Amino acid sequence: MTIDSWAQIGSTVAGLMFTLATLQQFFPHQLRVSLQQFVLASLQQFSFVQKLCDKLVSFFSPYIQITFPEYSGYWSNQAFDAIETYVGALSTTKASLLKGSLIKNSKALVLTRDDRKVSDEFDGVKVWWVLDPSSSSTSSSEDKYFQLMFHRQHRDLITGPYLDHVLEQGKAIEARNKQRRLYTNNPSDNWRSYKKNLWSDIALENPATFQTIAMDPKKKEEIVNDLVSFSKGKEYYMKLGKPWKRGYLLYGPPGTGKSTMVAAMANLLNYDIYDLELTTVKNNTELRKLLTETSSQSIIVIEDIDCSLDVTGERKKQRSKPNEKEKEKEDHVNENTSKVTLSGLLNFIDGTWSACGTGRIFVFTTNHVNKLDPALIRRGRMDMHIELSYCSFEGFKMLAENYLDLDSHELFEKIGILFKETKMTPADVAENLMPKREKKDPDSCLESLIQALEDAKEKAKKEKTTKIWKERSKKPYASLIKKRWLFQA
Ligand SMILES: Nc1ncnc2c1ncn2[C@@H]1O[C@H](COP(=O)(O)OP(=O)(O)OP(=O)(O)O)[C@@H](O)[C@H]1O
Ligand SMILES: [Mg+2]
Repeated sequence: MTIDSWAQIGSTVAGLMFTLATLQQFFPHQLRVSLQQFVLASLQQFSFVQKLCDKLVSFFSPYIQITFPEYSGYWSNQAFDAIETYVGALSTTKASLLKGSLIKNSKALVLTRDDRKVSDEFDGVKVWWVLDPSSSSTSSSEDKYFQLMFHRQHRDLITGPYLDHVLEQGKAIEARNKQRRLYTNNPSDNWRSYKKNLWSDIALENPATFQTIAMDPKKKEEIVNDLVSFSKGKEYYMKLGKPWKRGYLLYGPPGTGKSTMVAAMANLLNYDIYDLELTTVKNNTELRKLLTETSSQSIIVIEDIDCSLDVTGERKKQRSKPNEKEKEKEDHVNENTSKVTLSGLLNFIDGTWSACGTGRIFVFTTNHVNKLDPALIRRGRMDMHIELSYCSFEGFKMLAENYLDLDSHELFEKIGILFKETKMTPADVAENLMPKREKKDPDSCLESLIQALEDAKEKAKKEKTTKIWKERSKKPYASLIKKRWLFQA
């Protein structure tokens, strides 16, 4: 007898009991009381008989059942969540009964099957998933569980590779549906002991992708490959005995796309971003606490690292003794600024604590790479150094395609010459290419860019002349030469 047959018998008996209980209101009081006692006793006996039969069936049945409860003790069972996602997604395209939900942290409406029993096939072997037959959508969530049924002869295949496949796929679907979050650290005065609110978060809505970043295509491909192989390299790192983490240093002038690239990294790998504001972290202990509260497979970014901390190479040089006034000013600043030290930060990146969560990416951005202490950016800590620089003609073409859907234009030649003669950041180029009116007008956008490039060229020329004059006038004999020249004239 199959499990389905038992379920049918159960529902028939329950139906009979219910009918009897409804009819009893038409009977005299005495008869009603006896009937109620009879119904209760029968139900109790039935559940006992059913349990006994279940045991007998499972003893003789060729099928094996595995149960996955939603909670294991006080903790939610992560296997249940992954299974729920996997089973829900099983052939949603074929099913006629679907359920749509917009759950917390999901970026779009998620469609899942609404069947209670779903079959699946793995390596030609059929299995069945049943959401706890006795629970209903109104019952308390603690009661929920999934049952997996399969034939005894496939025990090894199903309990091994199949379940691994289910968990892996379920987690991958969860990650795909998850809305990425952008976290920022709260000042420690606002941390409450009963609630872990070290970080505040909002949905990460930045749509930046590597396709829209203007930079050398070869370099871009190298970065994308590096990121993807890192994200898939868990086993490889384990084999090497190295913590699964990687550091990227992004440097270059303002407006060259450093922050944009961080968002593109998160969008590529589906990782959350933790934007760490170091100046509000009081000391190394707080820094460590913040680290332990970040999730695995996330990006921890420290923007403008040179401004956040005294991490310049100059830090060890002896300074002249400050006078009283300077000392007072310094004390006041010290009271309010971070006491995070360089060694604290190095520990944060590659100390034992950083290995507590895995798959972490550390990103530092700076406008002044030369000011940073070499220890902070050495390979192994910041594994990849990425320079983002002024826009090249190739970069401009990428931006023109993104902003104006243009891959060629008669003004491109003139723009190409101007890019050889002057420098402009991708942010400025993008600003000029942005259509000023509702309707895209490529001609006026390109002309405005040409004007901006010519202005920048003129400005650079003037600055160069002023600089030369300043340097010349600094030389002690400059005025002498000038006088002699006047005298000769
Ligand atoms: N390489 C680029 N490709 C495409 N767009 C870019 C690029 N660089 C900058 N932009 C545009 O300019 C804007 C500012 O760029 P972003 O904030 O990433 O610069 P940044 O290098 O982080 O500057 P800062 O050093 O001041 O923080 C972005 O919104 C983006 O639209
Ligand atoms: Mg930035």
